[in-house]
Amino acid sequence: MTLSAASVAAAVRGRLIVSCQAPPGDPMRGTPTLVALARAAAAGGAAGIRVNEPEVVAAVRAAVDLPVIGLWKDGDTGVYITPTVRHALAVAEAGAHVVAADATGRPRPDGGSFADLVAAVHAAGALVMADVATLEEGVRAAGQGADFVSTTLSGYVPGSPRRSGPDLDLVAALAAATAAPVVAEGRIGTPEEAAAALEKGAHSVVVGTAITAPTALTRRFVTRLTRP
Ligand SMILES: CC(=O)N[C@H](C=O)[C@@H](O)[C@H](O)[C@H](O)COP(=O)(O)O
Repeated sequence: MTLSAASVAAAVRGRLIVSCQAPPGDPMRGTPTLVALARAAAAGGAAGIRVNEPEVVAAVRAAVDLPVIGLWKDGDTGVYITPTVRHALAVAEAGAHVVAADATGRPRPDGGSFADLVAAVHAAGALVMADVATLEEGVRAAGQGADFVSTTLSGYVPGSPRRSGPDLDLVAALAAATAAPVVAEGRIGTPEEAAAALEKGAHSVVVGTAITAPTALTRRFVTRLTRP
């Protein structure tokens, strides 16, 4: 079912979206496991779910009655979050209400533009979340028709320093500069940081690792306990 930008925005306003993903090789990577994580997030009160790959998008759509933000990661360097129109349409066809895609302005592997991707996804009846690293990228993406702008890529592209916590300065700057709903995403580790993001002007907050990544969370404890 297609949802309007206004209805998705209303559903997630001031609320939590849980990213249920696992990196290649991780024991949590597998559709049934990721669906279970999404169901747990829904049971805990999440307002939306963010998931990777068309197969997982379709399975989560069938299992959870919440807006689904889908993406398709291809590789882990350059433009890898839903890099081409082909990836974006596969995610939309799998049932994502919103397709998240890199909007950093770097060259895309199909030579297309973010604006092309937005047009194709809208024609397919889905919405677009622009994953950006900077204020300029977010403003441009909103001007190109993105329905949501997310700080996903702050700290993950060349020239964008990675903070230990979320980039709340970018959240605030985007919220002041664009009419598109701004999503705070990336390294939000505590409920307090999630609340702070809303106070800075975020429309909604995405949390992944701190909720759905036991391998990474275990490693944090193990690293701290390792004697020098
Ligand atoms: C940079 C990148 O590829 N981010 C990805 C985007 O979908 C995911 O790997 C993150 O887990 C997600 O953004 C949520 O962030 P965090 O796990 O820090 O709460």
